[in-house]
Amino acid sequence: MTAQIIDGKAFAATIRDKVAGHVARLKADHDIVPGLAVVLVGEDPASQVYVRSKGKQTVEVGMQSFEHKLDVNTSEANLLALVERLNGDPAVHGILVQLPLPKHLDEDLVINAIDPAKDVDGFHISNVGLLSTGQKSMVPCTPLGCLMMLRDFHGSLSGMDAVVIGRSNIVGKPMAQLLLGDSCTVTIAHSRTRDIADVVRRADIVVAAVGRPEMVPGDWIKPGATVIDVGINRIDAPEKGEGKTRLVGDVDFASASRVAGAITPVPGGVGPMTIACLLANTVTACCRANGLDEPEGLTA
Ligand SMILES: Nc1nc(=O)c2c([nH]1)NC[C@@H]1CN(c3ccc(C(=O)N[C@@H](CCC(=O)O)C(=O)O)cc3)C=[N+]21
Repeated sequence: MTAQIIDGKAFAATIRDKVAGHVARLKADHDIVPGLAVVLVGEDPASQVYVRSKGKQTVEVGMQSFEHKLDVNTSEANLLALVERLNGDPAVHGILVQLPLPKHLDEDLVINAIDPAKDVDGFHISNVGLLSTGQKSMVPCTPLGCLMMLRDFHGSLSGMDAVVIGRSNIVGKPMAQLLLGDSCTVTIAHSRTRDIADVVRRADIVVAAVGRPEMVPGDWIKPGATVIDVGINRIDAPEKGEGKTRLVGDVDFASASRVAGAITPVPGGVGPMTIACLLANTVTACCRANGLDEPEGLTA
């Protein structure tokens, strides 16, 4: 059996089209332009690439993009002052502080300083609590993108066995909440899980979000299961030439795609959906801020 490939890149393009449509309507009917502020501290090359890509796509769907770059040695007070300013700026509907932050900055403190209504990452404790109690919230972009792909592929997820591998606040935990919200039976597996292969083998849906290259082999996958690979790991690729690298997921794609019913590739799977959902969350935040109906199909 060869798994069907879930094309996150193509799906993300359809999400961006929907977002662009809503942005155009907000402009035409209400003269409102949604704005997204991205804050980058330091000069990590990978982070710079992501931030540039976010800014470009934000503009492409017709929204305003505000980029704030702070020195790697910036003080916590300085960063908090910027967040406060963005909280009070009516042109800014979404705020994203790129993680990870340099060690001397307290990530929890900074994230929780963001106005929850502008927290398009969905990382503020208020949004975490709202999501876990099934109330309207801002939903973290990566899990939201995964949920959209799963719903698109399966229709209803009700009653399915889902195993999330990884327990991060950014992906694993909110992913589990979303799957529970769609009536899956959810297990969160992690580095201390006993007999993890057997646990994963029970799953109709596997979401791998650990950040370890190709750690999930095909023989952990139940035949026909749907595999969502959140990992984005850059590894050496000497076969491409000296010093070359390539991206791989947390799943061993070659073996897993022979067993799974459907699988997301890396690159071109979850990654593009994450950015598309960031844009979707920004439109949603903008509509809520203005007391307007929010777009359908772009939230959980
Ligand atoms: N506050 C915060 N929110 C984030 O959402 C956030 C963050 N910090 N810090 C860094 C991670 C990483 N991240 C990615 C988004 C898209 C791709 C993506 O589009 N990847 C492409 C490939 C990109 C490439 O070729 O390098 C793909 O998978 O096809 C990757 C990574 C968002 N992050």
